[in-house]
Amino acid sequence: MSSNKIVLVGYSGHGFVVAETAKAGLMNLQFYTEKEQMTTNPFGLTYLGFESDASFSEWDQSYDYILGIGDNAIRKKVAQLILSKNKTLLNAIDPSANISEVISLGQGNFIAKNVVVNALAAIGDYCILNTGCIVEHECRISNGVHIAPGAVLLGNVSVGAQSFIGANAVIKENVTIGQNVIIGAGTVVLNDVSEGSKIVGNPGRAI
Ligand SMILES: CC(=O)SCCNC(=O)CCNC(=O)[C@H](O)C(C)(C)COP(=O)(O)OP(=O)(O)OC[C@H]1O[C@@H](n2cnc3c(N)ncnc32)[C@H](O)[C@@H]1OP(=O)(O)O
Repeated sequence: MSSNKIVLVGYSGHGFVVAETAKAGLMNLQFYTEKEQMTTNPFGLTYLGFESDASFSEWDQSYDYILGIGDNAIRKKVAQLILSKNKTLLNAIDPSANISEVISLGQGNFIAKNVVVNALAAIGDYCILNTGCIVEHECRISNGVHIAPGAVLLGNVSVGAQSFIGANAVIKENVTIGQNVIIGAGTVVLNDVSEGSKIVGNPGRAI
């Protein structure tokens, strides 16, 4: 792994959790970017400015980046900005996560405490696998997806780009979820879900 110093992009709620994982994983996390300097700085990081400002002056430094942004759309935009600057987007993976050795994993992902990812799952770029979620065998998770805490994706589930799976949702095996879908907290999804839908309840219904 590169020994470059690491910048956390986004340092509030979700960013704090990512920072803790980075520290626990012995990543060389030193800096953060935000619109403004934070008054709360639990991990003693140094403020670099706002990466999305044209005046941001750190792109020439040999820093690598991790993403601390919870919102799917903003996270995608910032990830693409960082990649356009030819910088490296690292995965932040908590040491407590239990990840099969035979998965594929892109870049810029966050894998939180106590996540399980089983054999032959495929995870794209800049996803969040949040606290304690389970991604079963052969699941396919596209770019920019957020799997919220405690959600369970059973075997061979597919989740389209930028979709959000709410806390403690259960997605039945072999289900395909389209792009830009929102699945509510605690929802049980039994059937395929088309692009752009919002689904809640047990059994899941569109709202
Ligand atoms: C670390 C972290 O914190 S990560 C964040 C994790 N967060 C979550 O998992 C929360 C996910 N969000 C939800 O579940 C939300 O309720 C959403 C996005 C599904 C819906 O939000 P909104 O679009 O604002 O819907 P709204 O609150 O207006 O509810 C619309 C209807 O759906 C129902 N509904 C909303 N959410 C749910 C749900 N999760 N389960 C069952 N029914 C629901 C409401 O009761 C309401 O029903 P009604 O029309 O019969 O009164």
